[in-house]
Amino acid sequence: MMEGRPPLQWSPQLNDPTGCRTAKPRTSGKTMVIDKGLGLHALEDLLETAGAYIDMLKIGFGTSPLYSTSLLEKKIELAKAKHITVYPGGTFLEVAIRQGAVNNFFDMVREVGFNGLEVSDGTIEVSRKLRSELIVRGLDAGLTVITEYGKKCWGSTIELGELIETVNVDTSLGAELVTIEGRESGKGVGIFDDSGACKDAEIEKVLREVPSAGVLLWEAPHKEQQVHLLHLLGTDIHLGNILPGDVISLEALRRGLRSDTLMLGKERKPESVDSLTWEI
Ligand SMILES: C=C(OP(=O)(O)O)C(=O)O
Ligand SMILES: O=S([O-])[O-]
Repeated sequence: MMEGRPPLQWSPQLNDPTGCRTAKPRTSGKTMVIDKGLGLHALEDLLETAGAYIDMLKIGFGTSPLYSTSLLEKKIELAKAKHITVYPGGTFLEVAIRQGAVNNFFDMVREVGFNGLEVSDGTIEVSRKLRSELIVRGLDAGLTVITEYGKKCWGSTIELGELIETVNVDTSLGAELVTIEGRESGKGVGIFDDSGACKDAEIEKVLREVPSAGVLLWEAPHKEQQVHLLHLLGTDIHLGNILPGDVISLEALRRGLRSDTLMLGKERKPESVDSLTWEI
């Protein structure tokens, strides 16, 4: 949108037929973007274009130390200026745990200015005690803490009892959201089968049994998965591992501005279409 010009005049009902989209800070319908190596200009461009629709930015896995420190700091600053929670991938913390460098990790998080933290055990085993300590340490450092449930190995499944316990304990400690592992591949883990199709029975089990399913952040990198989850769970679910180039099209899906979701939500009343004024 050009600076200083009003937004397109258009029926809000058409822009948001479900009436669920709110401005930031949102409590529902958050979008988490996975950044696998955006340059500064690419990120600037993304934030200018789609920043209003991005709630969290994950600097994926252990990519943070591969940037020059000043460039990483600038990326984080840009995201924070758009009121985005920006955090290093949980795998990076897992690397630090494995290397006995958790203190160094937290120093780095503070020095470069991250305002969020992901605590996961996707690759290594992390005891409940250590997981809890990491969550509390993150909160004490003033960070928004997001945890993750699920293993990254091919064929990993969701153990309901374990998930419920994880959600209960993590959130009672103060974690804001619990991510459901989907990797950036979206295949062969958790709720996705080997071809990336959603395992509905698993998802429905989670919804039935997890008392506070609103805290779940579903990693769903592919459009078909996003559409499927929006249909199944509603357009205001939290979605993660969205690719930078897909943010606007996901927002269009959430708002029913795309064929796949146009019929979702309130029945379209013919009058609302009749009431449009076409300037010719
Ligand atoms: C990017 C990461 O994870 P995921 O595979 O869950 O996206 C990560 O753990 O750093
Ligand atoms: O950490 S990962 O997803 O390679």
